[in-house]
Amino acid sequence: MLEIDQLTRRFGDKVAVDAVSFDVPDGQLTGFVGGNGAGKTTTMRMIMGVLAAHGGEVRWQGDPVTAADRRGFGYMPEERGLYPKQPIHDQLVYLARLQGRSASDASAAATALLDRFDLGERRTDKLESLSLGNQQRVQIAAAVIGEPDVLILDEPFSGLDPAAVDSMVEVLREYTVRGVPVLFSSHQLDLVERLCDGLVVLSRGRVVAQGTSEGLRRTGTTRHRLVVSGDAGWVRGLSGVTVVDVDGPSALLELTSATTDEVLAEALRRGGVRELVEVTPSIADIYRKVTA
Ligand SMILES: Nc1ncnc2c1ncn2[C@@H]1O[C@H](COP(=O)(O)OP(=O)(O)OP(=O)(O)O)[C@@H](O)[C@H]1O
Repeated sequence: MLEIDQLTRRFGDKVAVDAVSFDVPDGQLTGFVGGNGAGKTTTMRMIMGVLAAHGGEVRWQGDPVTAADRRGFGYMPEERGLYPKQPIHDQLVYLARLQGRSASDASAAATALLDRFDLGERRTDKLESLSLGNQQRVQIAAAVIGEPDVLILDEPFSGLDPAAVDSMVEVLREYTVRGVPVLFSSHQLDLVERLCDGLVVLSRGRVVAQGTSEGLRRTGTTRHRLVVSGDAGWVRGLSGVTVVDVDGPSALLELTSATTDEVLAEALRRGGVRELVEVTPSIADIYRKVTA
């Protein structure tokens, strides 16, 4: 398990990352979400040791992380870092050689990985000649070429279409299945909700929520959607109910003290009821609440 404990980083007077703590458990895909400037990239850079922390520590398997541990971490930096004008196979071989592999071993590993990513036929192509989706795949390949113990990926899905996201996730799942902890940042909440085993929400340099999608959703307020035959404006006069929204026949309600039976009885008294359902909050709702 990777443990982030009270990590702190300032830039001048600004505290960009403020005593941030969370775990990235083995074999889990952990999503790291937060708005622009929340501190995700700065946190990831400190995890990787490319930026010094001003406080706190990172632990790997219970001990403070060392430079040797970090050589076993696969990293996809925000600024990417591969050379646009170099053939992709050569770049992967170079990275594998940096990990201490022999030339033939490195070449075999690069070939196998490109084949796995359906890029075998493009192996001699320059990175810049590939589509954005394929470039991202090569960036992921670069992060995993060293058979990493941990994966830290900064916005790996940005700019990808849904099919490319799915194939990328399939690859990441291969690593979580082997027990590798994977941390990735994203602005795409729907994606994080769908993919992640756990998520950490950062706002202005602080962790404002963390847990499983399911657990976080349970912390939100459950609402009810009522759809009636006529206009639902009358719900504004109901006691024990907070009206979140009314749109023609449809109303979104929070039942503060009224029961669903009471709301249903009143709706039936006023005409037909088409629907009365419980609406659990989405991760986007929770996110808006905790970052407000
Ligand atoms: N090298 C730096 N010098 C000065 N300020 C910096 C530096 N790097 C980051 N910051 C500031 O630290 C804060 C956190 O930035 P960071 O890039 O970590 O956020 P982020 O969550 O990754 O944002 P985004 O989603 O936009 O990439 C921001 O206010 C940013 O301007």
